[in-house]
Formats: sequence, structure tokens, C-alpha cells
Amino acid sequence: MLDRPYTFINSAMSADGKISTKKRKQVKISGKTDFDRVDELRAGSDAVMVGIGTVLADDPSLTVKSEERRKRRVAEGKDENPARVVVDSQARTPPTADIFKKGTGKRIVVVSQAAPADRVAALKEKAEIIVCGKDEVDLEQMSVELKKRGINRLMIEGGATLNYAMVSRRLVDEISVFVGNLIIGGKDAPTFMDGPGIAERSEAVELRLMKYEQMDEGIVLTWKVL
Ligand SMILES: NC(=O)C1=CN([C@@H]2O[C@H](COP(=O)(O)OP(=O)(O)OC[C@H]3O[C@@H](n4cnc5c(N)ncnc54)[C@H](OP(=O)(O)O)[C@@H]3O)[C@@H](O)[C@H]2O)C=CC1
Ligand SMILES: Nc1nc(O)c(N)c(N[C@@H]2O[C@H](COP(=O)(O)O)[C@@H](O)[C@H]2O)n1
Repeated sequence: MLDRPYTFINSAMSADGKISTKKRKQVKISGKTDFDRVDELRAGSDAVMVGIGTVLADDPSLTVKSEERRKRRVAEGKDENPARVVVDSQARTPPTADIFKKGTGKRIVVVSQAAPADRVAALKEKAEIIVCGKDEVDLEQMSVELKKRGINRLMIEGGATLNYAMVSRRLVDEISVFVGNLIIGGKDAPTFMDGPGIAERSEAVELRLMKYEQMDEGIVLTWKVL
């Protein structure tokens, strides 16, 4: 058993399981109440993590939006924002990305040994660099390294490839997903979980439904990963 953070994924998807359109850019799927729920989840986490695909597509800031929640964190002796973590084998994170520009707090970029030295050096100015894995980030090793740095509760906010990579390696404990009232369609639009997938039912990651809650024009499902 790995000594890793309690890890959960939160996402917003259409009724047909898409997390974006075929343009693969950020789209509004949920509403005000759900964004507030996500803000509370961020505020209660030690770190918020995304894959490099999400940074390049959406340029998220991943900050806690509510001033009251940021103050609460500071009163608890924490940084205003949870640590922001990018899983990025080749150190492609732009040094101008919003995660570096917006908000205070720690930033971590997890790279592989194959990351070009010049790009790693540029990112070192902006973030702590953790090297895990030869050609791509070794997610098991990364989880252990994050725990060693005091990250006990880790929130993953996509995207499709990282979600599946983490779940299929059994590194996720819980999943919450907002299912919205729209159909996006199209084989090129990312789904909640992409990656290689499985061939046999017996290989599926099994879940237990823990909670369902109507919200905005959709529903939030919370699953425990078995
Ligand atoms: N609706 C929602 O809630 C959300 C939607 N999105 C959407 O998701 C899409 C982005 O998803 P996607 O393109 O899949 O990108 P991801 O954010 O999932 O990043 C995937 C990348 O992570 C890197 N990576 C490093 N190590 C690993 C590993 N061991 N296993 C797998 N990946 C690894 C890979 O790049 P490399 O090899 O270079 O390291 C890989 O291509 C966008 O369209 C975005 O808008 C994103 C977040 C939330
Ligand atoms: N929970 C949720 N609902 C939606 O409708 C969404 N479009 C998203 N998107 C993701 O949230 C991230 C943006 O974060 P910041 O506002 O920049 O802090 C980004 O990665 C989107 O893909 N999430």
C-alpha cells in the first residue's frame, strides 16, 4: 500500500460524458452553485492538480475564489491557495501560465527525466520541480513525493487523460462529477475519462455511489472508488 494523499477527482461533464467540445477549450457546463461547491473543495485541499493538457487548453488559475475561504485557510496557518500541481513530463508548462501569475501559494511542476534541461531551468524560477519517471511522469512515485511534502488531501481537476491515468492506477479514492443539462457529442470531444480504456468488463474500476444532489440545472454524483 502506497503512502499517498487522499485523492479525489472533481469534474463537470455534459449528459453524454463530455468535459469539453471538439475544440478542447474550457466550456461552461455547470453553474454558479456548482462553481461555489468546487471552490469549497479547493479550499479544503492541500493541493489542486491538473495535467499539462488542461494548462495548455484552459490556462486555469486554480485559485480559491472566495475571499472568506482564503482568510479561513490563512487563519488555519495555511497558504491562501492550495499548492497548484501540474503533471508535465516534458516541462511544457508556459512560464507565463496563469497558475504562476494569479494568487499566492506554492506551485509544483512534476516532470520526467526526459524533460529538456532548459525548460526545467526556466520553470524552476516559478515552481518547485519534482522529477518522477523516465519518459513520462511516474504517477505512483509522484503521489508518494506529494505526500512527503505534506499534501494529505489532493484534488484532481482533469483533464480527461490524467483522470483516467490516475484512476486506472488505483491512485484515486473518490470521484465527484457534475452532470449538466446539455449534449456535446462528437468522438473528438474529450470525455470524463479518456486514455487507453479497457477491453474486458472484469478490468473495470468499480465504484460505489455515495451521494447524489440536484444542483443548478444538473446533478452532482459522488462515488467512492472501490
Ligand atoms: N469540464 C471540466 O471539469 C474540465 C475539462 N477539462 C478539459 O479537458 C481537456 C484536457 O484534457 P487532456 O487533453 O486529456 O489533458 P490532461 O490535462 O489530462 O493532461 C494530459 C497530459 O498529462 C501528461 N502526463 C504526464 N504523465 C502522465 C501519465 N503518467 N499518464 C497520463 N498523462 C500524463 C501527458 O502529457 P506529457 O506526455 O507531455 O506529459 C498527457 O498528455 C481540455 O479540453 C479541457 O478543457 C479539463 C479540466 C476540467
Ligand atoms: N467544475 C467545473 N465546471 C465547469 O462548468 C467547468 N467548465 C469547469 N472547468 C474547469 O475549471 C478550471 C478553471 O479554473 P479557474 O477558474 O481558472 O480557477 C479549468 O481547468 C476548467 O477546465 N469546472
